[in-house]
Amino acid sequence: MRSMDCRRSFVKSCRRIIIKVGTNVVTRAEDGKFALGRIGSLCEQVKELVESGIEVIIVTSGAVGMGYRLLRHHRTLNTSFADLAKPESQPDGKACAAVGQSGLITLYDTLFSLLDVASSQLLVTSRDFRNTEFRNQLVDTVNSLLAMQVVPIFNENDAISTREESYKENGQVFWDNDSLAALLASEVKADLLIFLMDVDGLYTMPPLQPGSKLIQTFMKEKHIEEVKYGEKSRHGSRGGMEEKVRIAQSVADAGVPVIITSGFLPDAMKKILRGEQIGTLFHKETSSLLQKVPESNGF
Ligand SMILES: Nc1ncnc2c1ncn2[C@@H]1O[C@H](COP(=O)(O)OP(=O)(O)O)[C@@H](O)[C@H]1O
Ligand SMILES: N[C@@H](CCC(=O)OP(=O)(O)O)C(=O)O
Repeated sequence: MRSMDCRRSFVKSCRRIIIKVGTNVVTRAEDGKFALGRIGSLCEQVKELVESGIEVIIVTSGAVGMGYRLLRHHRTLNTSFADLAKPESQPDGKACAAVGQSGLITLYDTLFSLLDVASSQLLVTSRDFRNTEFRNQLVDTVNSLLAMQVVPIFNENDAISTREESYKENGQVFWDNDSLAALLASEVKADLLIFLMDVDGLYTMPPLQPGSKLIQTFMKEKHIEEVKYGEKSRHGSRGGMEEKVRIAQSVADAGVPVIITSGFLPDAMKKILRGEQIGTLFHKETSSLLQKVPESNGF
């Protein structure tokens, strides 16, 4: 087993974490079907975390992908999967999300039930966050669920959300699941936000370019200028990697550390919470990380 990296030792004091799972993690690249092994492994890890006393919130994508497959099965959709995220394809994308969300949550619910873990579904739109009462209610509900060791599973309620209604506060905009996860991190006062995607973390250049190197700890001053971004992933979020980095840095600046890593890596969450140096860490005070003496979360 790899030893703990001292810059990651703060994870030992993390009690409440948010895990954001991208479409590329929950679906298979070859045919867009659910990646049962990966989702199963995620659920198994979450079970272990919950049993060790860590509160886990999941933000999962995948409804559009699931709905697309189901609708293709029943009738021919003219839109290609890659085009569903484009504005002109929105009606199809939204219809797909409405069809796919029940299958997505059923899958999580079934897997968690088999593991004796209780889970719950929360669908939100950016409009909901504009209302203080709603936000307070949401936080209360999440706190109640977590107190009962229930895993809240969030997704954007794509069927009825519109981009024009994006919620903005403190520079945060909610318009996809990356930004929803970021918003939740501050609303529910998470100790750590983990983004699971299809690459190991942030690289100095697009990962497949020769000479590209994984950045273990993002240093704003150094890396903001240095990093080069490439194409978005297969059916990745609206913003792509550059936007993910901007979101991660703003969440970290607000005091919640962020780790972006691969959802394909076995035991990624367990490794992160053991302090292993996987993925890319965004932290407000990168220089002070070496001196921190953590209390253990017992994991
Ligand atoms: N500098 C970079 N470092 C890492 N990944 C990058 C970089 N530039 C572009 N990418 C691409 O960003 C993709 C992940 O971002 P994104 O599409 O937003 O993920 P998600 O699946 O979470 O929506 C990866 O598939 C990767 O190929
Ligand atoms: N809400 C959509 C996913 C939107 C989104 O942010 O996708 P992704 O970039 O794959 O995390 C769905 O469930 O398919």
